[in-house]
Amino acid sequence: MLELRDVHTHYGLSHVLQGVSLRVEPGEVVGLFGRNGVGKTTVMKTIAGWVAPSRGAVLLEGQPIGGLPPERICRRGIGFVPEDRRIFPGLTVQENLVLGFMQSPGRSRAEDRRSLDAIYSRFPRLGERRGQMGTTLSGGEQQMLAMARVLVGAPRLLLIDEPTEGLAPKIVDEIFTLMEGLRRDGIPILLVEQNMHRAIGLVQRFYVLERGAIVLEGDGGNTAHREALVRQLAV
Ligand SMILES: Nc1ncnc2c1ncn2[C@@H]1O[C@H](COP(=O)(O)OP(=O)(O)OP(=O)(O)O)[C@@H](O)[C@H]1O
Repeated sequence: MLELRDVHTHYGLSHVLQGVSLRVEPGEVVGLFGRNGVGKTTVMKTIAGWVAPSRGAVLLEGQPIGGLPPERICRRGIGFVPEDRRIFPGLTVQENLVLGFMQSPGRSRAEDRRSLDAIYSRFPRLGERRGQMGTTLSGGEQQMLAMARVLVGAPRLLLIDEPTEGLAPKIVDEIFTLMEGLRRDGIPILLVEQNMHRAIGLVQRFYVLERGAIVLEGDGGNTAHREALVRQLAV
């Protein structure tokens, strides 16, 4: 469904991604692990169009999308939940969600209504707080809002960057429960998550990134692969 082939990305002269190849198949949740600063967020931003690859191919269902602007990539069905959440100040929860619709123009009001209802049933707390300013929500609720805002656009694939960073354990549980729900619904996800021990129980496959390149690949359900992952990140 999504494939990166030998992707290189630079920030100016800094050569951050140095030949990343990975894939996400339909219905698959794939983890991207690695230490701080190895380029995980840059992988996400390169797929989402926030930065352009300097070499290599980014393919969505076989079609090249590398270097397209973010809004076109979004319209192709890739939803990006960035690490910093980007809740719009001065807008309520519902207004933040309605902005998510703008990524899929041409839908009817009835479709938008159904989509909002579906979101509020998946995220009941957002439904209760729909009239509250988005930026006044707790960190965990803001993370949920960031995820919900992308989901209203009915993405075919989700990129989720560090969704539990800085959140209390109870909220981390809730975010993982939500992601398990998304996995059950068959929404493919590429997930960057520092909480590797937790994430390994969610992902079907994983990659480890080191200094801008993939150094390990494995199955989340395979004990030997999981041990290799722990060893790799402990070095
Ligand atoms: N806009 C930018 N301009 C220049 N360098 C950048 C920029 N963004 C990131 N970098 C650098 O690129 C490298 C990879 O950063 P990136 O954020 O992709 O790593 P990461 O693995 O996601 O790290 P973290 O776990 O800390 O979020 C780092 O050395 C970082 O300092």
